[in-house]
Amino acid sequence: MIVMEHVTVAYKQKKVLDDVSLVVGKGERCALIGRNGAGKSTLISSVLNMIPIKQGKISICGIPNKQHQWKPHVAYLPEKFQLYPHLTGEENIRFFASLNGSAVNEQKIEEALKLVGLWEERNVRSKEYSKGMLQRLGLGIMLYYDADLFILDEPTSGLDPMGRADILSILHSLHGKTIFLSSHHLDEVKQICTHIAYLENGKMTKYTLAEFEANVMYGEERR
Ligand SMILES: Nc1ncnc2c1ncn2[C@@H]1O[C@H](COP(=O)(O)OP(=O)(O)OP(=O)(O)O)[C@@H](O)[C@H]1O
Repeated sequence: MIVMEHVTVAYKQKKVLDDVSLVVGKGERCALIGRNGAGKSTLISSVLNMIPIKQGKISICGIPNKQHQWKPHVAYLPEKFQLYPHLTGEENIRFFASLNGSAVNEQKIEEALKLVGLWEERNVRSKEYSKGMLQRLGLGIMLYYDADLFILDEPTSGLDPMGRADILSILHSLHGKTIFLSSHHLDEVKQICTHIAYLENGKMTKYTLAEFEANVMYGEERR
């Protein structure tokens, strides 16, 4: 679903991604892990063609990311996203659902709200939602789009353990989706991910979860 080949990204002289190659296959739940400032957001932005790459190439669903045809296949939840505080949860989903120009599917809105556990609170203005509820609403908007590939930048950032568990359990319940998410929380991603893409000093290594636990995780925790 995502193929990065020898990608280098630099801000002025500072190389953040250095000859990074990565394949995220269909159906994988792959966590992008790295310390603060390792380049996780940079990598996600480069995949989505939001920042230029210096070298290499990237494709999504077999389509070069510089083209636009991959967009219907991808739902993206940025680390910081903007909802409309005066609209209710349901109205927010309806608003975002209307943006691609096609008729809004009320059944899908209901399904998305139920999946993220906000059906009861659908008529509450989102300014009254907790951080965890807002994050679930963001996820609900992604779910409405019914994309094949979900890309999430630190979806559990700033949430308490219960809020984090909610998000992870929703992601875990999605069958047949490919998920690529960045996180600081090794213990969390261990619960739901099949693969780990580990970014350190600009270099990428991809592991299965078992390989990561055997080779990296316990060493990391000892540091
Ligand atoms: N627009 C920018 N201009 C210059 N430097 C930048 C820019 N964006 C990010 N950087 C630098 O690139 C490096 C990687 O940043 P990035 O935000 O991609 O890391 P991250 O792994 O997502 O960090 P965090 O875990 O703290 O969110 C950091 O040193 C950051 O200061």
